[in-house]
Amino acid sequence: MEGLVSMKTAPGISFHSIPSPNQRPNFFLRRSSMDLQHRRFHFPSIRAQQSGTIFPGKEDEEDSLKLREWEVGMLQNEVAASQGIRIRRRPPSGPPLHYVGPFEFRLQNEGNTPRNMLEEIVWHKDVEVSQMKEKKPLLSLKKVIENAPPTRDFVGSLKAAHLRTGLPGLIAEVKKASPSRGILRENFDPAEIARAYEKGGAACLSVLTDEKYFKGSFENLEAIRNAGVKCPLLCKEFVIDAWQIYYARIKGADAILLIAAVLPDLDIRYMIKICKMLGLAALVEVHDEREMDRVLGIEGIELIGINNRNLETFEVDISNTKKLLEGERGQMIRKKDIIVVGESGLFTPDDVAYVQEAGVKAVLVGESIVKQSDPGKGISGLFGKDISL
Ligand SMILES: O=P(O)(O)OC[C@@H](O)[C@@H](O)c1c[nH]c2ccccc12
Repeated sequence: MEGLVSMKTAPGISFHSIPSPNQRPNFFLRRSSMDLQHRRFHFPSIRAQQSGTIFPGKEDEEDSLKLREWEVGMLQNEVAASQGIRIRRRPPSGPPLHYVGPFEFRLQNEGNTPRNMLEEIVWHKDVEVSQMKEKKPLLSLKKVIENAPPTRDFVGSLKAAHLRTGLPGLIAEVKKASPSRGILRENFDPAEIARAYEKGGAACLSVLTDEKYFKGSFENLEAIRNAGVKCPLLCKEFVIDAWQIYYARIKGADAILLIAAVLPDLDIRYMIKICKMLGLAALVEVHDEREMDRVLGIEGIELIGINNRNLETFEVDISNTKKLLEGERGQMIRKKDIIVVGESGLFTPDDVAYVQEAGVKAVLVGESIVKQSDPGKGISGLFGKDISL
């Protein structure tokens, strides 16, 4: 009875120990919906028994919806694990409490805490997105998109900057804080920073929209979009649900980020199709060989970001960019004409030269430029020369 803390059973019904999905994941995951229907047919809920009926009411339907959501979440974890993704999309927990038919049981809170910061962010995002979706259903977003202004060419702008300067095109990040570095800039006016970046020669801008961990917001994205800057904008968000892509589009994004450490291949494929439909570019982020190989197997990818920061451990190592571009991987990238973006931990002209030598045609930089009193001048410092027109 490990994992089972308390239980009550309806009189006359015995049952076997229910292991927590954490201990024996497949026990729950392999159950088909037929099994579940069978269980519900034989074990009407206590509520139903008390009210003298076995016909499902509205609450039963809600329960059933909750159960489906839980099952989908568990299935997503399983698919992800099979692709070497360590990030679990949802906390492993038992099925919703109403779902135990005549039993009431509670599972110990074992393993229900996130294993690292990325996992914590993703679990929090899952709750946040379901709340936002309730307020703004997809259909209403689609209506707004019908009348939205066109997107700007994110990839084209990076290519043009690279051609113009001979240096990697810069995606300059509007970032107030991060879990690993704390507050980067106290006096934070997103529109002002964006204008300074554009003036300093940035090809594109990246705007953090996560509130809890990065102190960003969709208001910042909108404010920058409305501030008259022409640079295409990347919505820097932890995307776990296609709904977020539509939302980013109406808030003024021209590109979104997809993190391979979080998303299984099928999600990436599907989300890339949605991006194409909405006129958005997708920056697909990898941080190790396995993720790079997965992403290289997906059709239609134009932009790959190599993150030098491991989002699970926060360790930064710019030689990661070089390592992932060596040999056959580099060849394949050139053959497919994919633009690689070197991301994180770039501070000096030597750092930029090092990743350019490794094969990147663009860089994504936050900390080193956002911290400067004039972030535009920060760009000249980063490249060792003025790259504005
Ligand atoms: O501030 P830096 O070290 O220059 O890094 C910028 C950018 O690469 C980093 O913010 C980043 C890369 N991938 C992410 C995913 C989520 C949040 C943030 C990021």
